[in-house]
Amino acid sequence: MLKLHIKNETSRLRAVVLGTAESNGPIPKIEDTYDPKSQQHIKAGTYPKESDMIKEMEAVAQVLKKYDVTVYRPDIITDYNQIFSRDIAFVIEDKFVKANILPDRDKEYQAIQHVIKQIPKENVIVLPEDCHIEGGDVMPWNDYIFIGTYSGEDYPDYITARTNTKAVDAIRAIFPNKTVKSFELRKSNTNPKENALHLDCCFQPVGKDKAIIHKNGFLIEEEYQWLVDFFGKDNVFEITKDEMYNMNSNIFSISEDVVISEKNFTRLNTWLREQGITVEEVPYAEIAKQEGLLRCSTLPLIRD
Ligand SMILES: NC(=[NH2+])NCCC[C@H](N)C(=O)O
Repeated sequence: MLKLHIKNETSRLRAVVLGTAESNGPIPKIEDTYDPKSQQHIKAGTYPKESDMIKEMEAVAQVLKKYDVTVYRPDIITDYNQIFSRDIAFVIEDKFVKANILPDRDKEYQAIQHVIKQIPKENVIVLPEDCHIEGGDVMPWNDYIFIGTYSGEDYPDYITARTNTKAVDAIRAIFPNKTVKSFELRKSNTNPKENALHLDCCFQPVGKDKAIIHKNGFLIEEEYQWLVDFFGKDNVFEITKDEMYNMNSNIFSISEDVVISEKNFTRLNTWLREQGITVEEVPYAEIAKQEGLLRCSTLPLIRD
């Protein structure tokens, strides 16, 4: 049996599900895409090739191996995108919560049954169907759970809005001992530079007490300010619109002092090193074209 344990985003990682780019399928039709950045690349003829994405994910697997992390991979569904494991479920404490993900992506959950089978049944939580939530929006941070959401009346018009108020309330009810703090995110179906697809596309804690953040990803300035005050101005690394677009907030922590990051994130990687953090660089620019990066493709199961 798997003894799940996740309290935050950065404690030493022991077990994780890493997505797969194998049998990712043909280039989607524009009408079948569900994020504006993929759309852009399809139109420009620069949509990533499966073989390149497989190589990028292999580089991540190698780093995880180097740090003795147990890595699970999804079963392969023919011609189906299974890169972004983060979104299909999430672990908080010893609970495994099935995310009610976009219908276009709902087969992804079935492909990790071999992992779910190893979790005691009483720890697997399935939310009511009208609670929409994706793991990219959920961040346990010790006594807090940070959740990205969109509560506008036009929620149904946004394929980029993945977590609703009902789900935030449901998480609050399941974890009464945690403070659930939600953040309204800026959504655009057409402009990736104005779209925070998930909370991890504009914010992520790193190290013991630091964070990466992009102000414009937040719809409500006070909510952005709350995070800056929570971590302290000097502990926060503000990223630009282009850095958000390139997914700089979406690196992945193996521990408080080791992260996996993209090799072209020069300004961020320099800052991380200045904070005493070891940066394991991998190439991930092809996967980034699908509006997801390293945090998005990992689903942590056990941290110290
Ligand atoms: N946790 C994340 N930010 N995941 C990114 C998922 C990207 C994927 N193209 C989607 O739209 O669903």
